[in-house]
Amino acid sequence: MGKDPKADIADKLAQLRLSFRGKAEGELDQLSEVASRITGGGQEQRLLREDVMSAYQLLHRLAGSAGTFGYAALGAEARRLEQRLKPLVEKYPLHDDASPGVPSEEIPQVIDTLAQARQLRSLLDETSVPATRRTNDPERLNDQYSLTASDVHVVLCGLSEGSQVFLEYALSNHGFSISHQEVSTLSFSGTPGVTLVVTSEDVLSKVSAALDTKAGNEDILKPPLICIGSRDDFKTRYTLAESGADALITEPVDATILADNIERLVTERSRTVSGKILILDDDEDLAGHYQAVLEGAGFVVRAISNPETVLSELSEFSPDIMLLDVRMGAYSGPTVAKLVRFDPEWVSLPIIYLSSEQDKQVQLEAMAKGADEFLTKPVSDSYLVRAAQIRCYRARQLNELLIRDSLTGLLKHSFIKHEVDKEHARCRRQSRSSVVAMLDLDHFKKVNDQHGHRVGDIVIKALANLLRQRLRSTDMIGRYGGEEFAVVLPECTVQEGQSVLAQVCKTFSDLSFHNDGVSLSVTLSVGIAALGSFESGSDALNAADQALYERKKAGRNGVTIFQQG
Ligand SMILES: Nc1nc2c(ncn2[C@@H]2O[C@H](COP(=O)(O)OP(=O)(O)OP(=O)(O)O)[C@@H](O)[C@H]2O)c(=O)[nH]1
Repeated sequence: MGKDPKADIADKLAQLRLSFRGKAEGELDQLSEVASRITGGGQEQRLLREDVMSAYQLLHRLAGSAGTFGYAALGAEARRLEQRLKPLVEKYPLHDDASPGVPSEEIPQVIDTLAQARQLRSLLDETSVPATRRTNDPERLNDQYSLTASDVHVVLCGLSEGSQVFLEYALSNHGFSISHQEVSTLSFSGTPGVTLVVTSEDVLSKVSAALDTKAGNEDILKPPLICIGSRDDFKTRYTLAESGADALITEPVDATILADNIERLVTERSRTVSGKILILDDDEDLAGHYQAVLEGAGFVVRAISNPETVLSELSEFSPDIMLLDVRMGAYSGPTVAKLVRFDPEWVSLPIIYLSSEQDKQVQLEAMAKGADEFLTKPVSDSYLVRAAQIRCYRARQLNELLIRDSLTGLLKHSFIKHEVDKEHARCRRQSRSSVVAMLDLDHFKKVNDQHGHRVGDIVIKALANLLRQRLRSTDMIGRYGGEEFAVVLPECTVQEGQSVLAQVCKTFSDLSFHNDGVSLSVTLSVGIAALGSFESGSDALNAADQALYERKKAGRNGVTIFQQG
């Protein structure tokens, strides 16, 4: 049996801390040697300049990294001493042989600073518990952030009995798992997947406060809160938003609109938490630490230490964001950011600097060269995760706008066609069986004509949500045309595909939509074909379309498999 990934991350973090400690001991030895040489006096000016510079750099590195590995006191003290040497390093161009170098009246201050630096060693033993212990724990990070959109649990809380019964029935039809809870004993930890709470406006602030307390105490994310209310105007919305609501559904509740809001909040939350991150930092331990923490939070991470490989890594890994160190030996992070932006593909790649640089002016200049944010080392694990989540979320949102249909959130026509072609190629290469399906709403023109376009849109969204709920995360779903959808089911026989989609047809026909006191239901026709049996993806799509046409002729509401004629 493979090792538990959480334990793996914990082991990795512990090893990195050990490695940091070993290196820090070596660096403190170097600092001591520098201190002895300068204190001994009589140094040639060039050597003195080099020694002051290397003491400054050693302190700078410790200041930026110690806190990350749990040595917060060491990091803070190194930062204080680094700041004492900084004016000297800046005032006299210590790299420049022509400069007069460190004047003798400054030497006592250097000696005093380095004498204090000798005390840093004791701080290596003083603390070994990371300051951000709670969120540093990969188990907790996993609990908080590794969410799957397919596992949605809805808690009904503080609703009237009638609403509860109605919502339980209607939402379970949409595939959600439901429970009832009292405001006073509200509990959501330990539930796998995503939890959402649906409550009424009367108890909203109480429920929100209870969730805040619970989330704070247990260091977990507060679940999204949906309010069922009687009015919808600016003032009502403002009050509800202020009291903690994430969405408002007005009575009488349309279960499809509620399900759509649940879907939106779940998708938002799960998108916030995932993404691909490239880390470029020449300090391999630090990069390894960031990698372990971010992986523990559900990101896919690649860490590299050589700036020269950045372009090939970018095109191979295709990250959502990049974390970039500012100083990497002979290379500067801001210049690397600039050269990355030469390539149109990476113009909008979010870049976040991770640096020990505290000077706001320097940070601003670095950002002007092409970064979006500046995190000052040491960065707490929780802050790093949050910053990465926000940036990844925005990057993904932009990407989503490009590839996804705005009404349903499904892949747009050309992107689902591309997925069909890709899966067709895989079927041919690996001789695996996969299925392509075309789905079309029945008599949809009538729905629009009799109930209006708004209701028509709700029906289209309901089908999109149902497909997301019922299909696997590896299946691909697209809006092929107005009321026509295309689906790719990888590694699936036509019989299995028929059975899954017949279930979808059945569930969809059981959904009931409400409009002005009138309820309606809509059915769905599906045609499917085995992808690998055709010369191309387009041929397979045409075959599925033909099967769909046969289904329409045979009475709609069901699935027909393509038969070679
Ligand atoms: N509300 C809404 N309607 C749409 C959208 N896109 C397409 N439609 C409507 O979908 C209807 C499709 O009608 P038809 O192609 O005649 O087919 P149908 O009425 O579903 O009949 P069958 O497919 O034969 O069962 C048209 O009235 C379109 O206006 C959309 O985004 N929203």
